[in-house]
Parts: sequence; structure tokens; C-alpha cells
Amino acid sequence: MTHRPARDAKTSAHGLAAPGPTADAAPVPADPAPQDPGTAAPAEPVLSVRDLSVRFRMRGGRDIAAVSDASFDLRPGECLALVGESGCGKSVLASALLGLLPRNATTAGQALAGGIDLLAADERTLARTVRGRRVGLVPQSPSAHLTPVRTVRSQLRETVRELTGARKTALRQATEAAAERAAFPADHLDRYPHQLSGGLAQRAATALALVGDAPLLLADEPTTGLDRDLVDRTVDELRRHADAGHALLMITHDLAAAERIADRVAVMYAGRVVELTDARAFFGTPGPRHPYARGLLDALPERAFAPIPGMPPELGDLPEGCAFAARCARTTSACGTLPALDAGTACHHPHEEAPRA
Ligand SMILES: Nc1ncnc2c1ncn2[C@@H]1O[C@H](COP(=O)(O)OP(=O)(O)OP(=O)(O)O)[C@@H](O)[C@H]1O
Ligand code: NI
Repeated sequence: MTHRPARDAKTSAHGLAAPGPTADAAPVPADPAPQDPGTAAPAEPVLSVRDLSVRFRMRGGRDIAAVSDASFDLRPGECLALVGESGCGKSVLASALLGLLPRNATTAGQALAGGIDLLAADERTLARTVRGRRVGLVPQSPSAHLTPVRTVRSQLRETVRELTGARKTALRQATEAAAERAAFPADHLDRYPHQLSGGLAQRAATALALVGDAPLLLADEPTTGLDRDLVDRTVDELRRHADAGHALLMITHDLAAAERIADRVAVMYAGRVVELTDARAFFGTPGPRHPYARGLLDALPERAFAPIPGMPPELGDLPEGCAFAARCARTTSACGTLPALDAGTACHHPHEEAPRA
């Protein structure tokens, strides 16, 4: 496959949620509202990802295969939860969609959003029309994306002014409403990022990401550092955002949060989507079909509390066949070849679609 080099992304200092001050003020037309249940044709995808791969070129010529051949669509009003163990490629996938990969990365494939191929777009297009406007991001490390020398109020106000055009009293009110939406306490608005706990920084980042009303929101671990009540509150706010017609890619370790919010679930393992399925079927009956996905659920304390034995493979040294075979109790000789994602599962011997015993 041909990999193209990553662009030299100049991220605006105040984070990805808002474009820099040079961005055009022209509003991006909203995507169509979610499909009326009475109509037959499904709404056009807000995001259409095909065979997305990301490679990191390391010293000595070695490649890290962080993401391989990911394909999925996201429609207006839909939430797709992207789950999988640490290091499986979730954040790299999100960074690729925003043109925020480091220089040693190359991408292949396509990611269409609003007629733009996010993987091929130049930095100017990404900065002016994509980040914050078409695609919002709740970054995984919010404190790193907040400007250290400015208060939360000042950063939020600038983003609200940039993206909504509000001024004066309306601007003040919209700024406070934006904070409230992400459960960021009004009496902390005048704090600087270093004066915030991890959970508060997370909420500030979520508030910033919601302002632009982008048709597509990427939320990378938006509930990290929050206690259960706030997890639920954040998740419910993100769900409302999707219900209002936005597409949401929710990256999370938290399977309970994924179950609460998602319409569909994508499970990644060693850089590949190994299961892509309806959330209700996944969390309920018949349950996941891929043995890894089933193992993830079985590892939960409220389920079998049985961890998957072994460790994921090195992404710089992947086997030719199924990357999960070494840890899988169902491995056969067929697993020496790479299983394609077929009917939502990339496995040579998936669990049958029957109720679990
Ligand atoms: N700049 C880089 N250079 C080389 N390898 C990288 C780089 N950035 C990420 N990786 C590798 O890509 C893989 C995927 O990383 P990624 O951050 O997407 O994982 P993740 O699924 O988001 O994990 P977590 O749940 O811990 O956030 C990891 O093995 C990581 O080490
Ligand atoms: Ni991550």
C-alpha cells in the first residue's frame, strides 16, 4: 500500500477544539438531521473511513503498524464506541482524522467527511475548516491542550466568539452555558489550567470541544479522571449531542460508559478493528463474536472477572496471521492467515450468534 507522509500539523496553542484566530469565520453548514424513522434511505455518513492505516517509521527503518485497514462509517445522530486495550491504536486513529500525527507517521486509505478526505487535506484546510468546525476533539490529555497562561473562561470565551460569533452579554452567557454543558463549575472558570484537577481539565476540554457544534465529534477518553456520577453526566451530555444529529466517535476503556452511550461498538486489537457491531447485541445477547471482544467483557469485575491471559503483540513485530492467535483458546491452523472483517467480525472461528450459556 502507498503511505503518504504526515503533514506538519501546527496545532493552535489553545487546543484542538477551536481553530486559531486566523481561521475564517464562515460557518460550516450543519449536516442533515438524523434520519426520520419514517423514511427509507439512511442518512449520508458524516464520516466514511476506508482502509485507514498508520505507520510510524522508527530509527533503523523499523515500522510500527499502529492502525491497519480500519473501515467504518458514522452517520448523523450515531455514536460509535471504539474500545480496546491500551496501545491498540485508538488515539492514533483519531489523530489521523485530524491531521495531528507526528512527522514520522504515514497514512494510507481514505477518511471522507463533508466531501473532504481528512487524510489528504492540506494543513490550511484542516486548520480553517476541519478542526473544531467539521470535526471536534476532546483530547486524551486535556491539560496538554489547554493554554497554560490563560484562564478557562478566557479560552472558552475565545472559542465561543470564534465559532458562534456571540458578543458582549450574549458571549458571557454563552461562555457560561458552554461550561455548564460539560459540568464545569462556574466558580472555577477564572482558574488557570495548572489549578485544575485532571477531572476538571477533562471537563474544560469537553466544554471547548462542544462549542463548535461540529457534525463529527471525536471524544478520546472523555471520562478519564471523573468519578462515576460525572462519568454518567458527561456520557449523557455526549449522548444528547449525538441525539441532536451529531456523529460521535467515543474512544474509551470504560465499557460501562460505552454501553451507556453507544449505538455500535468497534473493538480494536493490535491496530485492527476485529469486531464492529451493534451495541445492544454486543453488550447483551448474543454478545461479542470475536474471542478477544468476548474476553474483554469477561474481564469485567461485574462479569466473569477473568482477565485475558498473555499480552498484546508488539506493533513493530506483528505476526502474519491473526494477531490474537497467541492468546486465543480457539486458535486453529487457519489462524496463520489474517482473517478479514466479515459480517462484523475478523476471526476464523467466531462465537456463534446464539445466546450465551
Ligand atoms: N509518535 C509515535 N511514534 C511511534 N509509535 C507511536 C507514536 N505514537 C503512538 N505510537 C504507538 O502506536 C500505538 C498506538 O497508540 P495509541 O496511543 O493509539 O494507543 P491507544 O489505543 O490510544 O492507547 P491508550 O488506551 O493507552 O490511550 C502504540 O503502540 C504506541 O506506542
Ligand atoms: Ni489513547
